[in-house]
Amino acid sequence: MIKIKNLNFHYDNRQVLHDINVELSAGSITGLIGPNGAGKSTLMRCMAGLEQPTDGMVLLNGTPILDNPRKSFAQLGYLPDIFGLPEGLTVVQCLTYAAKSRGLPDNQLAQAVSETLQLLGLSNKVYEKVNALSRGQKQRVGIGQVIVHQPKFLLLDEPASGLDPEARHELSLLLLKLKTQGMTMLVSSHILSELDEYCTHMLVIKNGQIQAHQALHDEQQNSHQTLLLKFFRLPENGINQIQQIDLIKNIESKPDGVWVQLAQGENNRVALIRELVARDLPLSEVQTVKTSLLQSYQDSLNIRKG
Ligand SMILES: Nc1ncnc2c1ncn2[C@@H]1O[C@H](COP(=O)(O)OP(=O)(O)OP(=O)(O)O)[C@@H](O)[C@H]1O
Repeated sequence: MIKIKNLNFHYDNRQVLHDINVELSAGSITGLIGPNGAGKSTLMRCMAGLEQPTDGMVLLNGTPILDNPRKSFAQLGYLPDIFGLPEGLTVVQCLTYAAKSRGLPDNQLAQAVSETLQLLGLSNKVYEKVNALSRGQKQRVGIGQVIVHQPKFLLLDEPASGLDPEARHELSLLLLKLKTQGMTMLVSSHILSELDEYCTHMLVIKNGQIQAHQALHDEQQNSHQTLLLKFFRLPENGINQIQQIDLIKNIESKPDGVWVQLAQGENNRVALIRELVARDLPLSEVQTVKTSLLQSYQDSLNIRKG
């Protein structure tokens, strides 16, 4: 688990992070979101042990990251938003060098490198010089360099930049795969639909302050659930009839069906379906509508404004 405790950070006299307190639970993927200049990269650099906070600290499984940097770095992978690859080295040399520098023992190097090449779809580029690779392929080598030592914690600063749509989708699948291996991840991006594909949590930062930190797609988080009801030929007074059901808090008729909001709970869904059937309405489908990350992000900013 990564914990950030009372962290403040200044560049010279300017404070850019204000009293950050956050805990990322083991095995979660957290999307780090916020406007340009909010402090996302700075926070990641602090979490990677590359910046010394003005005060406060970052703990990895209870140990302050800067107490034993070598041990911490062995457990961490950090991909900055802009990174360079050692020109002139081949892909396999790059990954071997990265694994060695993170303390992986010599007898584990070959296997770790070969697994990473496979995971990233780079097995056919093993002996190519990195400067001859495309932007997307370089990005993959960059990601490979920070996962080759199988860290427990992974910090990725805009990892999808420069990737084409297919490669972005592959990145989503890769992160989900790493999650199944137990990795805890923090990923920053401005493309919320992408984060929505794999994030379990979102962390919103603005002006160096945490605005929200919450689980996504978690029924327990919201007091209401949204359902999309589909009917086979709803009668003219159908919407009126549905409106009269006490359970319903909001109702909206859209081309794809009737959207309703009601209090959380499976029992309420069952009760609603009973009421609809009792009114002889030709219900053909009930879909649970998940709140998108974009919606949660906008809600978090509105809540702070309100
Ligand atoms: N090396 C630096 N020296 C001085 N100020 C800096 C430095 N790096 C960043 N800043 C300032 O710190 C603030 C936070 O920057 P940071 O790069 O962390 O934001 P960000 O949320 O990652 O932005 P973006 O989405 O644009 O990448 C900004 O106001 C920026 O100008």
